[in-house]
Amino acid sequence: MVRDERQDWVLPDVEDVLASAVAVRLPMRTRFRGLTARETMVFAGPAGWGEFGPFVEYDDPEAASWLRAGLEAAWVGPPAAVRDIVPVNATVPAIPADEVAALLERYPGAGTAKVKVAEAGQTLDDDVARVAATRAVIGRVRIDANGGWTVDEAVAALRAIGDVEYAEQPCRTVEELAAVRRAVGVPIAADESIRKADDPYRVVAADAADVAVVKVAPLGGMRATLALAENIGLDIVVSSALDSAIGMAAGVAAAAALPRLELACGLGTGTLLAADVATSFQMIDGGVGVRWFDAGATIDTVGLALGPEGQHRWRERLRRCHRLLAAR
Ligand SMILES: O=C(O)CCC(=O)c1ccccc1C(=O)O
Ligand SMILES: [Mg+2]
Repeated sequence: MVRDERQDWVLPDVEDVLASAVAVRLPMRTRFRGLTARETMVFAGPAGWGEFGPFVEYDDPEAASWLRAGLEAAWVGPPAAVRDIVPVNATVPAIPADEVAALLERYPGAGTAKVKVAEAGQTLDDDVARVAATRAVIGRVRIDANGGWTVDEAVAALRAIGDVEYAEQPCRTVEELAAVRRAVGVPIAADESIRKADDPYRVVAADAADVAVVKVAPLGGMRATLALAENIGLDIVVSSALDSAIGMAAGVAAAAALPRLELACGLGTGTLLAADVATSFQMIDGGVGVRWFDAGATIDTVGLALGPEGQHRWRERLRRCHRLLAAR
């Protein structure tokens, strides 16, 4: 097994983290994951800027991994890159089909699109129409159901939707993923079954997936992600967690350091944000360039910083998560 090197660096003092920490609210251009704004926190350390952005509903044990990832970025910095461009997919939220073409204009040169499906309150017809509208612009389409289907619904939906590169998390459990995978000829990608699992390797033992979607923040950092990617033995897609440009830089750095990268990564969500703390990663020719925000980089939180209540709430959350990491 490849070690994730989590023993190789020491947690910085929490006061040193909080000294530069700012909680921000990034307005979104397009509703995604039920959100119209993304709250997150950013801070600087000797190696650059890091992000701590667990979704607001996450409890402290889950959020602590996100803090580890942010601290690794700011206190350790990126791993060595083997490429300077990372191919990225366009991300299509659960929008009406007639809005898809305009959205895809924000992803110049994209060779792959990922379409959200199985959104609560929508129908299979909505999904079929959204995928068809996407396919009309970008030939290679993957879908992400975020665990929203039963096995039977997934099988029926995949038949109705037709050819896709892969289906990401069609159902919630590993056993259901394996059942769908056996029932259809479509490759299956595991996302929540990896990043929210006690044992991410169970998808392999259960023959449940062809592709592993990995996210740096929930997995606890770039090096932890690289170790998981190597050990899991599946094709890898590094994705964002709707990060600011700072968290995105860590995702791009992890993708840039992977020895083998066959698939487009889900690191194009910067375009879903209407404002960011730094120039966001814009797609050029279907990819994004590797960039790092070192400690001296210009980070602009003017007009984005939360008020005193929000700063307090995020600082306390960071303190609690830091305490959990110190005890791990
Ligand atoms: O993979 C992408 O294209 C974008 C990232 C994405 O979909 C995502 C972003 C935030 C939270 C969850 C997810 C997800 O993959 O389910
Ligand atoms: Mg997903």
